[in-house]
Amino acid sequence: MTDVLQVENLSISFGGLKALDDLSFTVSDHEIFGLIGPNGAGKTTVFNCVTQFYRPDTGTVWFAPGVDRLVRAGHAGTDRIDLVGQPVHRVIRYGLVRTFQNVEIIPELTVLDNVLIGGHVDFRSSMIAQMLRLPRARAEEAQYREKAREALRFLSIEHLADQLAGGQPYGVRKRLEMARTLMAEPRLIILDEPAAGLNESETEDLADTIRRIRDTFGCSVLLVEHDMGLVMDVCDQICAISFGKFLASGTPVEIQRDVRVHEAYLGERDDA
Ligand SMILES: Nc1ncnc2c1ncn2[C@@H]1O[C@H](COP(=O)(O)OP(=O)(O)OP(=O)(O)O)[C@@H](O)[C@H]1O
Repeated sequence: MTDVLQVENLSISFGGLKALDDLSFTVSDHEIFGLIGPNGAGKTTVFNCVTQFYRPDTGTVWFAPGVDRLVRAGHAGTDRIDLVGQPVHRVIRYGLVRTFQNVEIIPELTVLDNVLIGGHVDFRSSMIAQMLRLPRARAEEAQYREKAREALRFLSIEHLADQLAGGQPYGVRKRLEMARTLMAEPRLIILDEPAAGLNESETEDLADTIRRIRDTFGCSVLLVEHDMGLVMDVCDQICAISFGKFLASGTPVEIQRDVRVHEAYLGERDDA
């Protein structure tokens, strides 16, 4: 199995606080990979460093976007690139996309238009062609609209396409955010606490959705989640961190048995 993401020796500090300390882990192709740890362990900071919302102090974030994307980006002959220092829009273009802990939608736009935002990075017609609504730009827009509808259909919310996003229940807004990631033809989707705020049956649906995304789009998924039931059910591999440091990695069964992981979570409970 090849690797899609290799995080090596990642460190970042905020003031005096070392939020990530020499952290390394690897996500393979077509893998659902969980990153777990007690509150404040540094999970969201890992996401922010991988997607270049934060620039790490040290370390590398190797990403393998696939041969086609490497050639298009002028990296023919290599099989991976270091994302550190790359602009966020380029990271998305490489097929690394994410959702947020606090769902990020534009409430004044329709559900469909919110999904279309995820496709704009791939628009090939020039800005002028788009503004003048030249035939090529119109054809491209129609194609993207159909693709956005397909993404909504995949997540069973196509019937809401023309409604405003703002008025939708939380579960729908979360699906909408996931639909948006599908527009980027993802190689790796990062999901930040996708089960937060969902009820039990919605969480069961979510597990199924995450597997279907991986199988249908042939991508990998990197998941941060507090719902251990979901993590253990859906992940192939898990990495546990505590205080920004690597703690343990392995299959769900191995992680469940790991004394270091138990201690880290028990410590959290004692502090609460
Ligand atoms: N932009 C920032 N400025 C200052 N400190 C930050 C920043 N981002 C994160 N931190 C700190 O880094 C540490 C790790 O935070 P992070 O949000 O990554 O943890 P987490 O594991 O995602 O936590 P949770 O499970 O509660 O979401 C925390 O102590 C946090 O306060």
